[in-house]
Parts: sequence; C-alpha cells; structure tokens
Amino acid sequence: MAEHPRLILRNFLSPDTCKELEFIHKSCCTVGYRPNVFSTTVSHLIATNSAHLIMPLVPIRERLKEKVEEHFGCEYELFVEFTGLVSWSKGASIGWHSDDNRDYLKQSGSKAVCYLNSYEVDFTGGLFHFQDGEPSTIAPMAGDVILYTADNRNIHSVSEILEGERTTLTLWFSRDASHDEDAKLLISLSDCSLSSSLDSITSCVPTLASNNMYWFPPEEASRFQSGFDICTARLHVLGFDIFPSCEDCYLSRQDSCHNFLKLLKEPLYLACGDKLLAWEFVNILHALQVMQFYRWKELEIEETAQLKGCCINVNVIPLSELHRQKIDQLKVVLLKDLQLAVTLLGHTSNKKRESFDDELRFSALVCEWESYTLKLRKEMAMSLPYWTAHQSIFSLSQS
Ligand SMILES: O=C(O)CCC(=O)C(=O)O
Ligand SMILES: [Fe+2]
Repeated sequence: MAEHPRLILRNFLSPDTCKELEFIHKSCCTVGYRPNVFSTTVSHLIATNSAHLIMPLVPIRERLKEKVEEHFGCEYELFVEFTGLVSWSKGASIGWHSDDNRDYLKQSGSKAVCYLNSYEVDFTGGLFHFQDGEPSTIAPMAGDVILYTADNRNIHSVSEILEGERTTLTLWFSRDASHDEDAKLLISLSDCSLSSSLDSITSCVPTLASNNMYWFPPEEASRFQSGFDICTARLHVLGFDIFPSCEDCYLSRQDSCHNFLKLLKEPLYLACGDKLLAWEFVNILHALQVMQFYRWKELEIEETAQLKGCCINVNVIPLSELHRQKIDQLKVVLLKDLQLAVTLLGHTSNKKRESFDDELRFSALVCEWESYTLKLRKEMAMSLPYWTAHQSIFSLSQS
C-alpha cells in the first residue's frame, strides 16, 4: 500500500443517494473544465440560489474525509479543498497523469472519486486505469469509491467515453488549511438570505448564473454558431420542450441568440408530445429541476398521486399550431446542434417521455418537489449558525 496508497470502497453510497446526486447534477450543471465534461461545483450551487442542494453532500464529504484520514493515517489533518459533481460524455477522456500536476490544485494531497452510475449500464468506455500496482483497471459502478494520493505513486488515466454520460462526485483533500473550501463557501453562504421566508417556495427557485455557463461547447458561448443550451437540451432528452409564457416574447428568427437566452430567465411553460402543461415555471432551471426530480422519484410520485389530492391546479391542454411554431422556433435557436445534444446527454438509459397528460401526477410532482426543497432549506438554515461558529461545514445529525 505504501508504494501505491489507494483504497477501493464498494457500495459506499446507496443507490438512492447516487440517484439524488445525479438529480442535483443534471438540474444544475454547467460546462466543465475539459472537453465534453459538465460540472456542478458547490460554489455554483450557492451562487444560483440552490445552496440547500449542498445538504445531501455534507454527510458524504464528512464520511469520505474520515475514510481518507483513517486509511492514509492522517486523522484530523485534512481539509476538503474542492467538492464537485462531474459528468463526462462521449468523447471525454484523460491520459496518464497524477492529480498534483495542475496549477489550480497544487496543494491537493489526495482525492476521492465516487461513481454515481455504472459502466456498461449508463455508459460505455470510461474505464479508470492505474499505471502501476493493483488494481490496474476499475470499471465504475454506482456507489463505489476510489481513494488515492494525488502524487506520482498513483498515475492514472480514464479511457474515452464511447456512449452515455459517466457521472461522479469528486473530492480533493489538502493538508493546507489555507485551501479549505469551507471558509470560502461560508463567506458566499453568509451572503445569501437563507433564513428569510423559509416557507415560501418562490424563494427557493434556482436562478441562472449571470454569465452564460450553460452553452455547449463553451468556445461558442459568445457566438452561438453551433452547439446547444445545456438546460434546453436536458429537458429535450427527457421529452419536454419549452414554451415562453409572455406573449411579447415572440421573437423573430432574426433576433440574436442573446435575446433567446434572456427568455430562459423568464417564466415559461413545458410541452410534452402534443400537450402543453398549463403551469408556469419561474425560469428554465426551475423547470429542469422539477423534471429531473421527477426522473429520480417517478415511482413514488405515481403512488402519491393516487393517494393524495392535488395541492396545485394544473390543466393539460392540447398544443395549438401557434404553440407548436413558437416551440420549434426556440428549438432551432437553442438546440442548434440537436444531434450533438442527444449524443452527449441523451443516453438510452434516459428514456424519453412521449406524453405527460396526467394532471394529478403533475400536481403530485410539484408538491413533492416543493416539500423536498423546503425540507433541505430548513435543514440548511438550522445548520448555518453552527457552521459559521465552527468555520466548518458538517452534518449536525452525525455530530
Ligand atoms: O473520473 C475519474 O474516474 C477520474 C478523473 C480524473 O482522473 C481527473 O479528473 O483527474
Ligand atoms: Fe485524475
């Protein structure tokens, strides 16, 4: 082990936790740090009014840090330097490298990679290889974790993703207190007004980042000649298209893409198949988060819909010709390269919804999403004073 300090933990995360983290990533991700990579950093969650979504990560970070300290014999010495959800799509890969050779993470001492989905189920390719020592190859399986030191005793590579989207939760640990991400995160957290209107769901709706981090590929984010908007694309592969809610938002084809992108910050409706859900979302991230939540909780929501009555009123109406035209027009602009979007984000394990015409099911979905969100928001508001006092982000229930 001294020669190649590393550890593999099987089933460290439960299948449901993996699904929850995938839900967070697929609702919030932006373009990532390498080609065909998408990422959701904790600071991005805080910056987009989704700070409460870090709550599910908190106990995992803690358990992982303990494991790394225990295994590498450095109890109470490590700080979390970076926490992020990352997915690699078709074409992404990385050759032999150690994780300490990056300018932006010089101090990184060790790393944990938690796999949130599985090789040959959700993606093909994407095998992890260590250059020396055992095990030499790891096929990612949902729930498994690899821990390794970031130095040249653990030179590794990831083979090219051939199909699908390979998703991980990645943590970097450092011995250097000045690289502790908690201190920085707590500053951003203190800036957001969490405690106000704890019961109001509108205060928990995500907001879009001000600069466009949602256009893929990032090189095209100022010109929009090719590529796609990630949020529109993720909704599309789930079977939903967007329809702007304000009548004046009818833009002509000559309008610039910037105008279309502004629309994503405005209220909108979703269409599925030949139906329009007559329920207004606050913006595209709100719509995406609710629909990704549905993917995660689909079975439970089916049951709840039958048991409980509605808490909101929603009509599902047939799409008119005018609706259809507006939807198609937006699609032409926001999904310039539809095929690329489907290839990168729409693996067959993400089955596309053909219709959504059950009003009861939709209202059950909105209720469940709201209560999940408010629960996390309350937990967060309760934890924050303790975090601030200790200058550390930790799980109250475990301590
Ligand atoms: O996702 C993995 O398995 C490891 C990725 C990696 O090596 C890196 O991002 O440096
Ligand atoms: Fe690496």
